[in-house]
Parts: sequence; structure tokens; C-alpha cells
Amino acid sequence: MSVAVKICGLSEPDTLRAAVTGGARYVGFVFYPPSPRAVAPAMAGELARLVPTGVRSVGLFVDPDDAFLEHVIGQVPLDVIQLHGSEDPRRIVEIKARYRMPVMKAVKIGGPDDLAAAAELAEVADRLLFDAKPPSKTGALPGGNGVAFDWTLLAGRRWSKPWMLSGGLTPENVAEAVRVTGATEVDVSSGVEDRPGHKDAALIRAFLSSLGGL
Ligand SMILES: O=C(O)c1ccccc1NCC(=O)[C@H](O)[C@H](O)COP(=O)(O)O
Repeated sequence: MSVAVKICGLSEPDTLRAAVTGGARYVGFVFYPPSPRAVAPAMAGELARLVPTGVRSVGLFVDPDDAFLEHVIGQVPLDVIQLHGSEDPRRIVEIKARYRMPVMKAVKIGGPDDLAAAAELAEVADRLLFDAKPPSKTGALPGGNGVAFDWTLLAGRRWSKPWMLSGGLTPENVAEAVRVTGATEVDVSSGVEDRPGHKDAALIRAFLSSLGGL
């Protein structure tokens, strides 16, 4: 079973190239200004045009309004819209209908009770991304916090849509995370950075090669 990898929060050509040449199947661009990984749409458009066929460009949004979605999608050739805010099923359906693009909805897991929402979201979203619930400390982002959740919560579970494991993954722990959860797709941001918002090509390569044997 090969595990597909999404490297999220890319903002520079050299680390984008490291992700793509290392075998990443998805590259993520963050369109959430408070994030240290936020990239301007014009820059993201240039980066997305470097992405080869077969690798999907994911645009990451947090409770975006239509004007912002139009602003970004008009400049960036995206394959997937990732919604990482409090978007409800109605808003997901609306965005899917308006932009005719697959939607991946983040489900934030703090405990077993949070899984119930996943089943409902899976009815309307095209894919799910399971991430850790943000820490309660002030200034925590909606995602990209480098925090893992209890992977055993996903062990043995089946979902009606494709899903991705995320949250606190690193080159050192990702193989174990895949073993415990059975994930066939994983996503990482902090774990391949040498400082917040700064991707490290060597860490990207290490993360990708740590899954090489799976
Ligand atoms: O990455 C961000 O800065 C970010 C900001 C706001 C909302 C979502 C964000 N990232 C979403 C992702 O898909 C991250 O890759 C995911 O949360 C995992 O992040 P990490 O735990 O740092 O690997």
C-alpha cells in the first residue's frame, strides 16, 4: 500500500520542487492571512503552475466568503478546495456547486465525540482531513499547530469518502500513525519546517522517504 502525501503550506519554489521530486501527491497553499505560511494568490499562482500533472494543488481556506474564493481561484489553478474553518454542510454544498471543484473538509478531533460530525460532513464533502483540534491557548491557528490527536480513535473505522490523516506528523512518527490508523493519505506542515512557516527541503525529503517502504 503506497501512502499519498500532502505537503501543506508551501510558499517557495525550492521547497515546492523538493516536495514534488520527493513524490508528494498533493501540495497545499495556505490562503489564511494570520498563518505564517500564508501565500499571496499571485505567488501561489506562479507556484501552482510549476506543479506537474498528477500532483494536485490544494487551496486552504478558513471560513472564506465568496469574494475571497473568487479572488484566489481567479489567480491560482487549484484542484481541491480545503475548508479548515467551521464551514457547515450547507456551506460546503454551496461552495461545491459554485466552484465545481472537489472540497476536502477538515474535521478537528479532540476526542471520540468529534467523530460524529465526520460522518455528516462525509455526506457532502468529497474528502475529509482529520486534524487535531487547535490547542486552547490564545493565538492558536485553526490548523497547522503541529499537534497530534489520539490516532487510535480512527483505528478500524471506515468512512464513505477518501480521507487524509493530519496533525503533528513528522518523519519520525508518520509510519506509526499510518500503522495505527490505516491511513492511505497523510498531510504535514509543521513537521517539515525548521521554524514556523519556513519549510525545510531536507525535512520534506525525510518525511517522504520515511514512507517509502509502505
Ligand atoms: O498550516 C496552517 O498555517 C494553517 C492555518 C490555518 C488553518 C489551517 C492550516 N493548516 C491546515 C493543514 O492542512 C495543515 O497541514 C494541518 O493542520 C497539519 O498541520 P501540522 O500539524 O502543522 O502538520
